Amino acid sequence: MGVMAMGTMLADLCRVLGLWRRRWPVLLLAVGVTVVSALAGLALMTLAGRAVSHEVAALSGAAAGGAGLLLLPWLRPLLIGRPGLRWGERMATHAAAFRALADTRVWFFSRLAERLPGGIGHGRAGDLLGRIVADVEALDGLYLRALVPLAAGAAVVVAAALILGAISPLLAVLVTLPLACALALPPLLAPIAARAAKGAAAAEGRLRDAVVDPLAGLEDTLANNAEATAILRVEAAAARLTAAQRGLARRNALAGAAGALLGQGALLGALGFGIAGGEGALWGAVLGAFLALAAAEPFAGLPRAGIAIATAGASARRLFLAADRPVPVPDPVATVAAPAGHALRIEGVRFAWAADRGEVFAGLDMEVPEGAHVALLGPSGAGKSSLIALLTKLAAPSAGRILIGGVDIAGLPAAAVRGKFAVLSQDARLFDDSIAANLRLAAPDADDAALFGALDRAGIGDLIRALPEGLQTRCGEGGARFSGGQVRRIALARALVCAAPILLLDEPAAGLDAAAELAFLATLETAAAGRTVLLLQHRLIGPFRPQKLFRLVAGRALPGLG
Ligand SMILES: Nc1ncnc2c1ncn2[C@@H]1O[C@H](COP(=O)(O)OP(=O)(O)OP(=O)(O)O)[C@@H](O)[C@H]1O
Repeated sequence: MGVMAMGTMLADLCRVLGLWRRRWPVLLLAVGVTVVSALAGLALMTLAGRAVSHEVAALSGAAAGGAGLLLLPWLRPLLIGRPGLRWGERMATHAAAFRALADTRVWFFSRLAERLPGGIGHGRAGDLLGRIVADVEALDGLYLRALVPLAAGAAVVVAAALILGAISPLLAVLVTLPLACALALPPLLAPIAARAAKGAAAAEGRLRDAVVDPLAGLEDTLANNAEATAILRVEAAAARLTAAQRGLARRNALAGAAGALLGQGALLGALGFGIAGGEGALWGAVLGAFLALAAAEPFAGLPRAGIAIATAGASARRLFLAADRPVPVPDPVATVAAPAGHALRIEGVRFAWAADRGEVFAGLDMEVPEGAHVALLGPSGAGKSSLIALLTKLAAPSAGRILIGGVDIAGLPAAAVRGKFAVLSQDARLFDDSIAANLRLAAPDADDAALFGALDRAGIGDLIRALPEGLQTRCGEGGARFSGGQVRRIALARALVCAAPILLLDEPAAGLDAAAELAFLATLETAAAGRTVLLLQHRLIGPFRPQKLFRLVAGRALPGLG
């Protein structure tokens, strides 16, 4: 692993710790409990070692018999308290880690929401899901499997060095040096395992994607007899993940063996001290051996800490890559006062989705006076949805201005601008929640009467009343519980219950059959009375009669039917 990559990994891990700042007190408290638990284990073994060495010395006549038994009152509270400390250590560290992870998930979700307002674009849904679930989860390894055991291990090494150093500095070195080397294993191993960890995290993302994509479009997968192809993709992704995990497991095994070797080195150090020092060194050798055994427990998981650091580093990179995309339309630093009115004016707007793509708008001018119903007609791909993106600040024009109530929206926060619009588009989505919850997305304080009022105006109130669970009926994912026309009407009710003064309708009836389309547009004409409406369609049909009409041609709005 290059120095640059190592620097990136360290910076990412430090940033993760920074994200957990709010949880530092509980995280540190839990580390404290673990250190106390490890030291209690050490104290237990020290006392046991002392008792044994007293009795052995008594057997050889070097000390009075029964002295070891005097230590029993000290041993008892440690014997009783240790299991409690072990329990407390587990509970405290896991509870603290879960809180930190929950915060990280909320942080990541809000960063995505800010950065992907136009949808995930070329991103992959399964992979993003993997980042917010598996990658965030892998971060717990940084705390639970690396920092906590390292802190406990360091405390044990220092305490053992002090205890043994009081007997003989040589003994302290012989026993604690191998243990100190074991402490250095994780930071040494992490860079070696980093590439495999990166491969495993990426492979896991690809596997999720291979599973989620065909399942999300299962009807099309089955209708095209494409299960076999989908299964092949899943198999290939699973094989890549297995290969990457095998690479990680190999390094894990190596680290485990190195850890065991160092643990035995500490034990051998104590024995060597005893053998070389003769009878006088017995007490030190027994104590050293007991301490080496006591250290085995906190040190057992230490070799794996290197893999945990590498895995957390790889996952952190994937999270930050997604979370650090630029915000498409950052809110202005200094905002202007929100306008009282809502007349819409578009002046000389130019816009392209990317520098290397053609302009969608090449000097767009149009006006929608307050209370007017205006239609903008354009063929597929002319830029109708792009205009909605500009109006709602999901994208920004490269030149020109958009004014609401005489105020340039560039100086307003996105939330203030979006508060002026209720949008109903051809792919209006219902979420897998109750009808009431779906409507209250637009008006959180609306009571049931207001919801039924909007549903009635959208022409679907009676149908909802007739449902056994009424407003509490769940819609299913994407509104699967209802037909296309019914979904559109519930979505229209959501737009109507919203207090926003301007209705933006983007092909609101597209995809419905001819009769349903006409019926829906008739409902729309009545329901939108009294509101400012901008209707974007490829052709004008049915009863919707705008007061003003524009055609979208070559990125400009031309008045009239032409
Ligand atoms: N989020 C986006 N990112 C990149 N390009 C986009 C995005 N949305 C639209 N485009 C591109 O902008 C151009 C105009 O598309 P837009 O969807 O605005 O047209 P439309 O009139 O709404 O078409 P349709 O009626 O088929 O929905 C197209 O070339 C399209 O590929």
